[in-house]
Amino acid sequence: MGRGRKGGRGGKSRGPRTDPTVPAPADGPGRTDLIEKLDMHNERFTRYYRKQSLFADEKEFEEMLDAMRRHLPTTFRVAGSRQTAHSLNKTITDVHVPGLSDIVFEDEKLPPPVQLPWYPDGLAWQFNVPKKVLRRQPEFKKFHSFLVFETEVGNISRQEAVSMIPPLFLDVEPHHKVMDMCAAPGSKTAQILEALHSQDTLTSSSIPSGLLVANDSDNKRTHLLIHQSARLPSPALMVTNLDASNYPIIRVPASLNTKDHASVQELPQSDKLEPLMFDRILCDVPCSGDGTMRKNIGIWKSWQPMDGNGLHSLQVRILQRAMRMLTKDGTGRIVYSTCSLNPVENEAVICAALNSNPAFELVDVSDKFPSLQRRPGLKTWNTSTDRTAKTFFETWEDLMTSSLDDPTKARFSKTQWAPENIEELHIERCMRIYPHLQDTGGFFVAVLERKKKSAKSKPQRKREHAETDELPDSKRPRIEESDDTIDEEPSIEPASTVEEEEVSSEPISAIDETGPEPPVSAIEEEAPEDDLGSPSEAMDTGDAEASAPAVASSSKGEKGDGTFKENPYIYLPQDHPLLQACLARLKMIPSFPSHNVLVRNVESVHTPIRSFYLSNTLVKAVITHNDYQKFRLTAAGTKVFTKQEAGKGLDAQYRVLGEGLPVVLPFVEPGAILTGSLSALRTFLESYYPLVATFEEKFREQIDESSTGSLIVRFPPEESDGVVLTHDLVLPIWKSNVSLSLMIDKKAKSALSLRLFGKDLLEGVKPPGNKQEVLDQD
Ligand SMILES: C[S@@+](CC[C@H](N)C(=O)[O-])C[C@H]1O[C@@H](n2cnc3c(N)ncnc32)[C@H](O)[C@@H]1O
Repeated sequence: MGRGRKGGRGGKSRGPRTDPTVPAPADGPGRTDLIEKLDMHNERFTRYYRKQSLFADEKEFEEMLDAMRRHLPTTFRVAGSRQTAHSLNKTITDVHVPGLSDIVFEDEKLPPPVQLPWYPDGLAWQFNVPKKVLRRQPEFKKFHSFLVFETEVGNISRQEAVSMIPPLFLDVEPHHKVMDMCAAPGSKTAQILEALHSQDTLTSSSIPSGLLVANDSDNKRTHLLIHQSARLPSPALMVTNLDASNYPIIRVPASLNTKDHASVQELPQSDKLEPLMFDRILCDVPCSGDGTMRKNIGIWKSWQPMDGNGLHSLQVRILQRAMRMLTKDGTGRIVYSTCSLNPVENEAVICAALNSNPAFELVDVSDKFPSLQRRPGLKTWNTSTDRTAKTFFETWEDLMTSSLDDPTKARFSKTQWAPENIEELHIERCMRIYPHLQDTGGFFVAVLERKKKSAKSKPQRKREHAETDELPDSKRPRIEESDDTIDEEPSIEPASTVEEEEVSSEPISAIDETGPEPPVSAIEEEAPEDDLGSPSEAMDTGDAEASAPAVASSSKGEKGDGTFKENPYIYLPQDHPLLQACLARLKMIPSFPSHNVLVRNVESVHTPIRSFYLSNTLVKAVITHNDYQKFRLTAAGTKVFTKQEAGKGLDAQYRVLGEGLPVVLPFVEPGAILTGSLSALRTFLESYYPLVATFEEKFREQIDESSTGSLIVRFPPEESDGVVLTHDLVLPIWKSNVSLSLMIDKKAKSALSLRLFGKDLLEGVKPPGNKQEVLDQD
C-alpha cells in the first residue's frame, strides 16, 4: 500500500451482496433480514479472531459475533458549544422523550431514546426502532424530522457511539493546539472544535486562543470535513491535505507557542520562530474497519487478515510522527484509535511506537468515564500471514525460520508480533470496546503521554531498540524519535530523511509498498455517519450564499495532475479602506480584530473582495510564517462578511453571514442590534421576503429608522400563545426598500420553525423568483 493512499475505515458499505433476483424482505422489527444474515458470516474472520483468544471463553466470543450481526442502534450527539447544546438537550429530555415513552406500534411497545450513560452531561443519545416506525408512527416521525432538521443546521451530530470516545479522552481545552491527523469526514473534528469552543455563550462564539489543524491525505474527503466543520465555524480551524506520517514542521513565533497568549492579539514582530508543538494529537488512523461491520455489512464478506497487516506500517508511522509533534513540556497527550479489533492494527502499533520512543508511555485512564464498558489491551496475539487466516506464526522468528519463501517473509515486519518487553509497556492500559459490551460497534483507543520524568540514558534506549536494530534494514520500523533532533527536522522533508540518532531511518515500507491491495474499507469513500441527512443534502440548502462553507476553503484544491492550486490566503492591512468601510457600515466597534481579517481573492478593479474571513492570531501566525502551499492548506478561519450584489467600490454592500454572526456578535455596537419578538419571528418564518408593512408596529418602527442593508436582530426570551422562546436568539436580516429577509438558509429556517412553532411555517410556500432581484428591488 502506498503512502498517503486514500484510506479510511468505515468505508461506505457496499451493502449486503444480495441476489438481485430475490425480492427484498419487508422491513421487519429486527431489521436484520434474512439476506443480510446470510452475508454476516466469514470463516476467515471467525478463525482469525478465535485464534486471538479475545475472551476467557468461547461463549463470550459467540456473544460478540451475535452482537455484530444485530442492527446497530442509531446514536446521535447534541452538538455545538456547551450552552446551546444544553438548551437543545433539555428540549429532547423535556419534550420529545416523554412523548415517545409509551408508544405501541403493531402491538409492540417501542423503547424511547435513552442517554448513553458514559457520555458527559447526557448529551449523547441512542434509540433503536425500525425504519418503518420513523416513517409511519406519528410521534417517532415527528422526532425523526426534528433530528433531521437539527442535524442539517449542525445542532445534532449523528455519530456512532464508539466514535465519540477518542475526543473525550483527548480532553481538549480552548487554549490547546490540537492536531487531528486523519480527520475526514470530521465527526471527531467537530467534537474537538466544540471543546475548543467550550467558552461560547448561547448567542456568541468565543475565539479560542488555541488551534485545530484538521488534516487528511484525501483531498476529496477534506472537503467533506470542511462542510462538517462549517456547522461550527471557528476562527481557530485550519484544514490541511497531507500524508500525516510525513507531516512537516509548522513554525510560529516563540511567544505564541505558549499557553497564555491572547486569541486575537497582534502578531509579534520580532520573535524568533520555533516549531509549533501540539498539546493534543488525535491519530484516528485508517484501519480495516472490522469494528464497523454492524453498519458496513459489506466488510463481512470482504474481510481477510491482510487488510490489517497492510495498514500496520502506515499506522505506526502516523503515530510516530504524532509523538514527534507533541509538546515536550509534559502536558501533551496523544489519543490513538481505530475501529478495528485487530491487534496488528492496535496493540502491535502501540508497542512499535512505544519501543521506538521510550519517552512515551500509555496512560492509565481506567478511572475516566467509568460507565464505559471496556476490556484491556491484549498481551498476546497471533499474526496470520495469508488471506485465508490459516497460516499463523506465534513469533516473527517462527516466520523467519519457516519454509515460506523470502519475498513473503519480507512483507512482514517484526513489529506485527508482540514484542518481548510487552509486560513493561502496560499494554493493558489500552481500551478494547467490543460490540456486545454495550450494543455498539467495535473500537480500540489508547492514550499516550510523555513520561513525566524521562531520564532514559542513551545506552538504555539502545537496549530498547536492540530488537529492531537486529533486523535487516528493509524490515525495520522507522525509529524516528529523538527528542534532541526534533527541532532540527527540515520543515517539509519526509520524516524518513531526518537524521536519526541511534538507528536507521529506513521506513517500515516493505508491506506498504508491496503488500496486499488495501481493504475495501480502506479505499472507499466513508459513508457519512450522518444518515439523518447526507452532506450533499445538507449542502443543498436552496440558498447558495448561505450554504457556502463558512471557512475560508479552497475553491480549487487538487488539479487533475495532482498538483495543488489554491486561492491565496491574504491578511489585509488593518486600515484597508474597503475593510474599514465594511466594518463601519456593519457597525462593528473599534476593538474588532481587523488585523486578523483575511481574504481569498486578489482584489482588483474587476474582482472586488468577495468575502472577509476572521482567524485567530495563531492561525494568522501559521499562514504568515509558513508556506501554506506546502501544507496544502484547504481552509482557514471562518467567513464572517460576504458581498451582496448591491453597490460598487467603497459603496459595496456586505452582510454578516449567519454562520459568522456568533463570531462577530461581541464586536457589534450594542445600539445597532434591533429587538424582535415572537410575532416578528413568525412573520420572518412564514414568508421568504416579508414586506416591512406586514410586521408588528414596534418592530416596523425600528426597521423604518434603520438604513437598508445588513441588520442584526435579537429576539429575547418570550412566551406567547403556547410558544416558548427560552433564550436570546440573534439572527442576521437584510433590509431592502420594501421587504426584509431572514439571512439564514432554508433548512435552518425550517429547523427553527419546527423547534418553536411545531411545524415548518414555510412548508408549501413557493419561493419567489430571483432572490437577488427581490433583495435589490427599489
Ligand atoms: C478512520 S478515518 C478518519 C475518521 C475521522 N477521524 C472522523 O472521525 O470522521 C481515516 C482517515 O485517514 C485518512 N488517511 C489515510 N491515510 C492517511 C495518511 N497517510 N495521512 C493522513 N490521512 C490519511 C483517510 O482519508 C480517512 O479519511
